[in-house]
Amino acid sequence: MRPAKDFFAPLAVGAPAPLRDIPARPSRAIHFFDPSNAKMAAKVPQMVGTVDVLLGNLEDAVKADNKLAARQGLVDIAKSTDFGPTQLWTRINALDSPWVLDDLTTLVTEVGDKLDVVMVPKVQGAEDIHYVDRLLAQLEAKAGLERPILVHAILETARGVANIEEICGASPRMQGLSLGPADLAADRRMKTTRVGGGHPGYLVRQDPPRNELGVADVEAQRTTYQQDLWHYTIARMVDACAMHGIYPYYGPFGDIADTVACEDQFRNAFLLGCVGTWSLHPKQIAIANRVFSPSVEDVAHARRVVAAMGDGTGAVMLDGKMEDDASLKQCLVMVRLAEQLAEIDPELKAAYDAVGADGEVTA
Ligand SMILES: CC(C)(COP(=O)(O)OP(=O)(O)OC[C@H]1O[C@@H](n2cnc3c(N)ncnc32)[C@H](O)[C@@H]1OP(=O)(O)O)[C@@H](O)C(=O)NCCC(=O)NCCSC(=O)C[C@H](O)C(=O)O
Ligand SMILES: [Mg+2]
Repeated sequence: MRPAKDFFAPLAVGAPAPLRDIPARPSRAIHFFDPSNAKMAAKVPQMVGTVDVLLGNLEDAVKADNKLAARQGLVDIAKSTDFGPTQLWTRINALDSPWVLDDLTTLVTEVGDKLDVVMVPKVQGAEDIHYVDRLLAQLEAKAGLERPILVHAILETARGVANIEEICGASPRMQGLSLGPADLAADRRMKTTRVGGGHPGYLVRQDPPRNELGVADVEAQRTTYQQDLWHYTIARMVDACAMHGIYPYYGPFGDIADTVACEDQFRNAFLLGCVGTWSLHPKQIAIANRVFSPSVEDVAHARRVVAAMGDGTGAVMLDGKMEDDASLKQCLVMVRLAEQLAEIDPELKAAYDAVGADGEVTA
């Protein structure tokens, strides 16, 4: 166990000091691209500024024969692209794969100054984060980097979910968690074949009608309600991340054509506390940006509550509803997120600016 006094000490001589707080940088969409795919790679420069995070994926969905080309492709893209406000992340290969050591060694020494976050797949426990943590520190020192690269873990094994709190607290580099629903479903032996999203078989059914003797007619037509397969895991992620001051994300939604269900799944995650999601196809970026930005109506209401609550204590009535210290805190979450997003998104800034500090829409 690392004692508290050593938690923020660099893990290699010459490595940058770990951050005390993980910055809340907007990351509504983490857009995946395969750097070995020439068509996708060519689109990266024009996507800068349209998406919060561009992620060069080296793991699953990159063919085994293309692993080296993907790694080199990401180095080339990182060197030749000015990312401006857009963050550059990578997803490295799994820690038990033959590629991961060279992924980290090459990327950190060649383009470590451009990399914000390393996403680690199939994290099982704190030991996986400790391994990456030390290696990153050694490589950062070797490369002379001045700021630490952060680490993001994908939850995609039952063991990872069981160890969720220790994973979040394993290193000051921990930036956040994503759900990996496809690998997680397989590891749990869930009987689904989809990449994220719901399933029509996972439902609850309305109670049966009863006759005057109280006998239930179970054959009667009844409404069913589809449930969310991922609610439990996302809720655990949100709590573990909030406790450790890091950020939870939904993961992939594989039915690219079903933009409506994709938006629903993203919105559930947003409402529950996630700050962003993955985008697998360019058309999912707009969905994520829309869903993970508070609506103008919500920002207007939140600002009205802040204005009405004065010094922040006591209770007031607004539109027939009670507001108090606790609802004020909820509203401040909304207002602060709107402020952060307005800094990087001119369209949102204009929309939010039309709402005055008192919550009244002025334009
Ligand atoms: C899903 C795709 C295979 C679809 O690709 P494609 O059939 O080529 O789609 P389109 O014809 O509609 O594409 C139109 C043009 O857009 C380009 N394109 C497509 N996707 C991207 C992208 N992600 N980034 C940039 N550009 C993209 C196409 O090249 C077309 O270009 P052009 O012909 O010039 O007009 C494909 O989208 C894809 O491979 N997406 C990424 C998949 C991925 O990263 N998967 C891994 C993450 S999910 C996962 O790992 C599971 C998780 O770990 C878990 O366990 O749950
Ligand atoms: Mg996976």
